[in-house]
Amino acid sequence: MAARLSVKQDYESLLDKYDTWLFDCDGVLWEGDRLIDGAIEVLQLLREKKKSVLFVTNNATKSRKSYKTKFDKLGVEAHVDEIFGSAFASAVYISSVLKLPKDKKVYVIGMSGIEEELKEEGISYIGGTDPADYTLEPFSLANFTPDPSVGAVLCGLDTAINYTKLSKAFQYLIRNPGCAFLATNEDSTYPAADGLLPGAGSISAPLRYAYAKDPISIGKPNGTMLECIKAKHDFDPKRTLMIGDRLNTDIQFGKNGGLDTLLVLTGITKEEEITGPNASPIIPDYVTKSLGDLRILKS
Ligand SMILES: O=C(O)[C@H](O)[C@H](O)COP(=O)(O)O
Ligand SMILES: [Mg+2]
Repeated sequence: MAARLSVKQDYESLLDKYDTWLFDCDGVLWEGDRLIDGAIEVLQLLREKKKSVLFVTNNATKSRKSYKTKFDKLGVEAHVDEIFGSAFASAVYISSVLKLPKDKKVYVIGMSGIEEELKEEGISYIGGTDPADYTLEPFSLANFTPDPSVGAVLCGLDTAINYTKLSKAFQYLIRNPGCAFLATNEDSTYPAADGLLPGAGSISAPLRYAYAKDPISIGKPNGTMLECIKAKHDFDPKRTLMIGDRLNTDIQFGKNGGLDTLLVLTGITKEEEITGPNASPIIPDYVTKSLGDLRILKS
C-alpha cells in the first residue's frame, strides 16, 4: 500500500532518507511547456539541502543539450550531465549493447532529439527529419531502393509520422537481414499542456502490428537508462528516490532498479488507478498530488 504524504513530517522524512532524487519530466515538472506549480522552488530547495538532482525522461524528441535549452527557457536549474533522455539511452544502447557495426546505419522514425544523440554517439542514420520522408504522397515500392546498410530501425515519438516513414521502416525490418527493431520508449500517451496526445508507444504500434514482432524498448521501465546514469553518477540505490507520474514506466523503472518511488498525480496516473478494486498492481512507495506539495518543507 502506498504511503500518502500529507503533513510536513512526511515530507521531511523523505529529505532524511534520500540523497539522490531522480525526476521524470513530462507530467512531473511540466506538461508541454507549462511548468507544474511549485516545481522550481522544490528543485531549488533540494539543491540547497545538497541533494543530487537528476532528470530521467522517456521523451525522445529532444537531446540532452536541447533539453538544457528547455530547462533554461522555463527557468529550471539543470546541467546537461544531470539530464538523461531516451534518445540518449537509445544511442548508448545501439553503440554499447547492440554494438551496431560502424558501416551500418539506423533508420529513424523520430525527431531531432534522436538525430542529435545518434550523431553525438557517432552512429550514422537516415530518415528522421529528412524532408524526403516528410510527405503525404502515396508510398510506392516501385520507387523505393532500400539502403542495404540499414541495420536497425529506431522508433520514437514523431509528431510528423506518416505512411512513407512507416512503410520504409517496415521494408527495412522485413528485407534487411538481422535488422534490429528498437523503440526509444513505449508510453501510450503524452501529457501535453492541454490534455493527452498519442505517445511514442502509439507511434511504433502500427509497425509492431504489421511486423508481428515487438521492438526492444530502451526507455523506462527498462534498465538501460539507469545504466546510463550509473556510468556518470555515483549513487546509493537505497538512498535514491524516483519521482514519476506514470506507473508502468517511472514507478516500474524505480522498482526494477531497487529504488523507492514517489508517484505524483499531475500527469498520466489518476487517483482511481491507485485506489479501489481496479487499482494497478504497480504500487509506489509514496503518493502525493503534486511535486509542489514539497513546498511545505519551506514553512
Ligand atoms: O510519448 C512519450 O514519449 C512520452 O509520453 C513522454 O514523452 C514521456 O516523457 P516523461 O514523462 O518520461 O518525461
Ligand atoms: Mg512523465
